[in-house]
Amino acid sequence: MRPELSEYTPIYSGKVRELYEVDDEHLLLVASDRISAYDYILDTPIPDKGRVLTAMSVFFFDALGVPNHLAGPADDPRIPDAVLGRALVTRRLDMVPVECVARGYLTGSGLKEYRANGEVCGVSLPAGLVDGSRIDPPIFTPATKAAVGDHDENVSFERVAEDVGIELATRLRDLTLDVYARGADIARERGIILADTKFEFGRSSDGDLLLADEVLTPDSSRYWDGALYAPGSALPSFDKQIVRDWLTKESGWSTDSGTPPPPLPSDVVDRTRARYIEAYERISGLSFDDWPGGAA
Ligand SMILES: C[C@H](c1ccccc1)n1cc(-c2ncnc(N)c2C#N)cn1
Repeated sequence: MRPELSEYTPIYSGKVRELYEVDDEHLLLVASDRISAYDYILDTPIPDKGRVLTAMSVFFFDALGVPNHLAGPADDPRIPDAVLGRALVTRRLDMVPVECVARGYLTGSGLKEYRANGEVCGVSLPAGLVDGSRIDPPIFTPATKAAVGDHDENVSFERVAEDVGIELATRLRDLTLDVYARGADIARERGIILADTKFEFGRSSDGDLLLADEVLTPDSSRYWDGALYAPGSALPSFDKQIVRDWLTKESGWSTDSGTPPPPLPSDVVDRTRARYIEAYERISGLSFDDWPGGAA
């Protein structure tokens, strides 16, 4: 008999995820089916998005072989039926207040910084790079956690060292770049580009530094279809481009309208769900049909 979600104390509610207290030592990380686009949480959920992203985290936690915060399997008996398949039991850690970002390609906020001053988070890059240019070797571009609704602030390695000490900053950088490289290799072998990603780390009561949060999901990473990739041209998001294109090209809504996006039509929802499942099955080599939870 599984517990009810209402038996757990909610301790954090984010745009697309929630965190609950299971007991003194354990948390429940819950991924919702909510999807964000253009800094809005859309009214229309994507069925199974939470389960697919949870499945991707579990695949990578296993494939990467890095010490992490997972405290049980995807069907752990402490997981309520209502969130089975889109929730994980984890160890409660003392989280390191740094968004540990690795970039193997130049885009987004990194590109904006580069265009302004030729560097990203204090790391100088060669001249002449464009949107989507490869950054080789990949770089550590940390950020401080923003308040809910704000964007994280990119900071230098030196700033991280000031905040958490040079030893831990160095470990965070090395771990971030190592885990990114492993994830990028796995994705690349399946024809998918992992352009960048964000990790979070925490310390256990034993003092161990563990990989936490979600790992290498489309919500914490930029994934591009390798077959469509060309630096300097459009870089469609593997998972969100269908939604973005419908919103900006077909719905009549515009990003500068100052109004929330309209609800999504069912075909956009269905195609987006299929893209998330495709990303998981291509990268993991596993069938999503075998993942716990879902329609009874
Ligand atoms: C923002 C993020 C979050 C993730 C998932 C859902 C809602 C929020 N978060 C994670 C912790 C956290 N705290 C203590 N121990 C842990 N193992 C974790 C983790 N992961 C704190 N914040």
